[in-house]
Amino acid sequence: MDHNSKPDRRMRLEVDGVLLEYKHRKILQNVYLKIEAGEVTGLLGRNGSGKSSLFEVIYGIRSAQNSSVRIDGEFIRKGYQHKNLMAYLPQKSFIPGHLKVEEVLKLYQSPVDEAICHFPEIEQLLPYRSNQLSGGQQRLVETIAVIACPASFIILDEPFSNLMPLHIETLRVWLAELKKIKGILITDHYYRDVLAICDHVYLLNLEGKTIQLTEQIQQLRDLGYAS
Ligand SMILES: Nc1ncnc2c1ncn2[C@@H]1O[C@H](COP(=O)(O)OP(=O)(O)OP(=O)(O)O)[C@@H](O)[C@H]1O
Repeated sequence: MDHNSKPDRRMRLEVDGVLLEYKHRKILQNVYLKIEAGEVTGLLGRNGSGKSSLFEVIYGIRSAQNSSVRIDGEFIRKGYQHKNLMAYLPQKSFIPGHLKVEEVLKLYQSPVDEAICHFPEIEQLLPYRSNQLSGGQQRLVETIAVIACPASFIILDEPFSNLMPLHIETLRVWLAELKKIKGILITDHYYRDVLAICDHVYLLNLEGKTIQLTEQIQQLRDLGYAS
């Protein structure tokens, strides 16, 4: 895969009309997100504001009372069924413990040489089972599997959590390369790392509404998200 080539056209994933209630408590309403190939879009918000829920709605694994997810205008109800369109990194670890690292990468069709090129230490981990890795190594492997897979859009729920600072930097560099051919949606409470790589950032407020950030740090302070 040539990551230096530009996408032929800029695919666009749009999300709106989302209504998600848990036990009559509205979590999401008035959401709008746009993710374009060639860009990184960030979503920030306080703990419990509904970021993971929104990602699950987009990927089609959480049913909402209402939602509209479109890629180039075409409705996508079960993103997880379209492996070449969407890949998703959940917040919680998800790889079965018995799978070896090399098997995980193969399952996602993520090129091993590319993984090793960015993270050389992956090479010696290839024969290890997931349950033989440390928490940070596990997170690194699942993040690599998701971002390097052939999907046009990748949705990343807290990819930096659990990684050491050097790996976060390497991941940021790789994501900046990958965005040339993919659309990337990311949330993480390492918000300075998120802001550094994003072309657009949305804030999910406590009313379940997304607001595109213009004065990033000030708006994050106003929400009581960052000091
Ligand atoms: N299955 C569920 N049933 C009921 N309430 C839920 C369910 N899943 C999540 N919630 C609630 O919905 C709200 C949003 O949760 P969500 O995990 O989407 O937030 P988040 O923004 O990703 O939070 P964090 O930053 O802490 O990861 C929380 O108040 C949570 O308790």
